[in-house]
Amino acid sequence: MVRRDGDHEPDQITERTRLSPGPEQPTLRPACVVVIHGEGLGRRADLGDDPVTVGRSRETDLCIDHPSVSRAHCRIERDGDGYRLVDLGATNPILLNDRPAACAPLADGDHVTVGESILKFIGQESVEARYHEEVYQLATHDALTNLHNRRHFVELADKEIARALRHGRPLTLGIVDIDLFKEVNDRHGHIAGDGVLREIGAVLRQHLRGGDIAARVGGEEFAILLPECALEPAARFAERLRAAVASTRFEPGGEARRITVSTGLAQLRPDRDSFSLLMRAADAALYRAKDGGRNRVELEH
Ligand SMILES: Nc1nc2c(ncn2[C@@H]2O[C@H](COP(=O)(O)OP(=O)(O)OP(=O)(O)O)[C@@H](O)[C@H]2O)c(=O)[nH]1
Repeated sequence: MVRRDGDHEPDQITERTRLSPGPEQPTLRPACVVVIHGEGLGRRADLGDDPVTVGRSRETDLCIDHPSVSRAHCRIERDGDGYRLVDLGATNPILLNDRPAACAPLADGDHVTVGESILKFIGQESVEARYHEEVYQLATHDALTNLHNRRHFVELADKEIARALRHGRPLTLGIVDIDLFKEVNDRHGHIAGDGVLREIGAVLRQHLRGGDIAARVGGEEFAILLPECALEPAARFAERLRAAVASTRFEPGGEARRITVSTGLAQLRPDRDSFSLLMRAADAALYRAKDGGRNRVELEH
């Protein structure tokens, strides 16, 4: 029973028994633009009162890192109750539903061509927004841990590596592998093992700072990408993570068990300037961590 001041006099209040929660209330969804073709596929920007810029520069709100897209390509801004599209002088001018449009109002379902990518404008409350959100989530995340999946991690890592090289910034990649996980599965079963994977994913997520990227890249293997982070601070981060996992109380199949992780770290450098080279170096460090007794962090040589 809920009573607000001034609602009713006490003798007028009646008790109501709620038999079911009733139909789910639709949540009001903001209008948005979603990349439905080309570079940035699935990426979305919600639209509110502030203008949203689209372009190649990472300073834009919706970044499409492709040479066909200008650094600041177009803007979507409030126009009365709706939104309008404004070309910002892009080298490849924007097209609205395949026609040039320097400045035009947007209607639900409109297609905006930005370089070689196509964006779709989805008006407020459209059920399509939720659909796109779910498809994007499914395509880019691991269902068990809700961290990024391997494919999306590689895509994000490629961009971060390019950015770090361009600006001469540090970046470190880590591979975090659960120790003796086979024993967990063999003793407690695969479903209990899945529970452990989910919990380790949660510990990882708790330790990330904004900008860090974590993924499940293999069965019992996770990867972390730490932009703006050199090897030593990355090692301190990995050590905190190691200690956090080691002190977590896991109970697969109801039986308390200590579970640990080993981590290999490698920093980006001129002779190690691609995702595969970084992974190879981090993997070699991980191998040494396993070889050295597990539950430890090792750095690349
Ligand atoms: N429950 C569960 N287990 C998985 C999943 N993917 C891989 N595994 C298991 O992870 C285990 C990995 O075992 P190994 O590669 O031998 O390594 P390990 O036992 O962790 O030993 P070290 O890595 O040497 O410390 C195997 O038993 C796989 O079946 C998964 O999605 N769920």
